[in-house]
Amino acid sequence: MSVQRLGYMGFEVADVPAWRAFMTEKLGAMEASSSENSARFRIDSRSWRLMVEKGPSDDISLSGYEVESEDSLLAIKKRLEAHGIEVTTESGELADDRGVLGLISCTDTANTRVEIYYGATELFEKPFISPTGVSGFTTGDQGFGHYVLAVPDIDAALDFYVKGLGFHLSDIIDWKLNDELTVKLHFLHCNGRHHTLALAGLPGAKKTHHFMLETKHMDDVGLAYDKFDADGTVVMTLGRHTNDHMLSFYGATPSGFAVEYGWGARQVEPGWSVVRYDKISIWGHKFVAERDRQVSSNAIEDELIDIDATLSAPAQA
Ligand SMILES: Cc1cccc(O)c1O
Ligand SMILES: [Fe+2]
Repeated sequence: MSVQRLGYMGFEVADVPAWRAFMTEKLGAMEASSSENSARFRIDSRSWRLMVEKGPSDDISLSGYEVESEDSLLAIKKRLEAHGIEVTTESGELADDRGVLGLISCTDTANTRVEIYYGATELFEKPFISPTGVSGFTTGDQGFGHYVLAVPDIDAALDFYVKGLGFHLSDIIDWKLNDELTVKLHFLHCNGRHHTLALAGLPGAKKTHHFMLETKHMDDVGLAYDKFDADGTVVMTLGRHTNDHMLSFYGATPSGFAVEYGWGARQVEPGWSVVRYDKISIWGHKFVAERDRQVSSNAIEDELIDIDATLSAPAQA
């Protein structure tokens, strides 16, 4: 018995209003609920997929994994306990808050809360309508999307997610960040999505490197890219990944980690063999330095103003 898919994610964020604007105006998610200190968002028929709650860490607060039934929930609880992982059966009150029928929780080896549930809430009677016109997000059997975590002890983390939760290794990328630092990224799948979670053995201030949402049409990605480019918040340019072949870009979130916005990934098929790569991308995905970000959008705007001024100047007599 293993987890079937990523159902939802939670983040602790310093600026809830900034995230409300970010999720709706940049990513095209639909606000499901909000208060002064929290908000939840929809990207499909589910009642919610991403939650932000006010707090200082600006980092992941929890991941929520789905299993198909109460029997499966009991089976995975037994599997985790047999692996020496302490599991809490959560109260009906918290299950109701998450909109699920049954809920257990544990903590991974980097002290990140992991919830496992069955019986999430579907809101077919309240269709998902993107405020920015996104055609739709690829979820369903593939779950919410994916995320990448930096962990202090990669072996312990792999043991928890592979031997504990039942993930399988898709592939490894030795990502050369510079002449001194190459990070080994481990990509893990629990369904057809090439990776739901990737782990990097990299002790750092933040656990979250990025989370990813996959859209149904390529133009969704381009239209979102223009929004991030317009205010100079593109972190990595458009590109196509070597392993899942996703066409995507990375943009800054209000919490200092990135969001990857992509389309067109390939899935892992039965008989998938583990391979390794030296590059994260076939092409693109170039880091946009802070300086360039500001210069590129300001410079282009200034130039357009100049052109406009020239064109509208009265013709010389
Ligand atoms: C860094 C990186 C490499 C390959 C696929 C990804 O989704 C990713 O974020
Ligand atoms: Fe990614």
